[in-house]
Amino acid sequence: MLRGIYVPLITPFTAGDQVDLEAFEKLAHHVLDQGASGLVALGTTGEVAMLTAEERAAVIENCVRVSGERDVPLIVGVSGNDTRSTIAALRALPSGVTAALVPVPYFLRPSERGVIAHFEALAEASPVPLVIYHIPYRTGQPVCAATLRQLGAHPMIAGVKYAVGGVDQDAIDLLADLPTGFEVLGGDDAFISPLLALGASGGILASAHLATDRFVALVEAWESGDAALGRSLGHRLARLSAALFAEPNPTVIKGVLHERGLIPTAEVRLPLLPASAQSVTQATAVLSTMS
Ligand SMILES: O=C(O)C1=N[C@H](C(=O)O)C[C@H](O)C1
Repeated sequence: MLRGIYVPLITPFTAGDQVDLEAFEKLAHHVLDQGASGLVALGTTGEVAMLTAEERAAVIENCVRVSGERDVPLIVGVSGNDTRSTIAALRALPSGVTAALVPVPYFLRPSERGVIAHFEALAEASPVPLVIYHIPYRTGQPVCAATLRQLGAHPMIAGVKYAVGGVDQDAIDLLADLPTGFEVLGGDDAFISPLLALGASGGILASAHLATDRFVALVEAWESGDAALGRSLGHRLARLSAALFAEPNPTVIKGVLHERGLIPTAEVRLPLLPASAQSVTQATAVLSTMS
């Protein structure tokens, strides 16, 4: 299931600060037309923290419809840093959701044994398989390869979105010996190519709103063993990702999508601020070298 490029969709806003569901749906179809394997709703990139409960429900409903029409998987972000409320949120997911992307409990800094107990309890209760979101520079919680391997042996834990800000020893250890049925998806855009080279099966990448077909080609190159193509595409896409992440995600991506006429405004919600014109121009310039 977890193979290829998943796009964690941004949430477009109208000039009046409403969620623009029409633009959202068009964007979802656009990235799927370009070869994305699936969609991710309510990621960090979707500004989930700034959406109301009603807006979140509308986004999920929209994604369920599009992914159903296109017969592609839909992963929904479920955040929470305590076990009971996260179980309740998982149980409230509507049908049509393929898997839930659940961060390692953040801010609290439980022990790794606590992290294992947390995910095992979620996995026992969840109606859909889980993808662990490991992003220690946001959560503050380290998780080693042995812990991920232990969790990956659970039949309801399908994979990990691996985003440690680089390629570390744990990534190498984990990818060298993956539990059956457990996949690694890269979640740090700039490091996707080396992670694929090590055996990751794809990525959840905000950058893939742009040059989606190039990211898809990158996955296919490493999968088919075409290292020369994988390297050259990887180098160019890493430059694109660096430009798209020059300011807090998803501000530059929204600026470029707006400039290309794919969304009605580049608006973001506080505490994010719109990207500078300079960052948007720079990212657009890098993007124009990609075709
Ligand atoms: O929302 C996501 O999923 C992603 N969020 C990351 C972040 O904002 O740090 C970036 C990644 O591309 C996907």
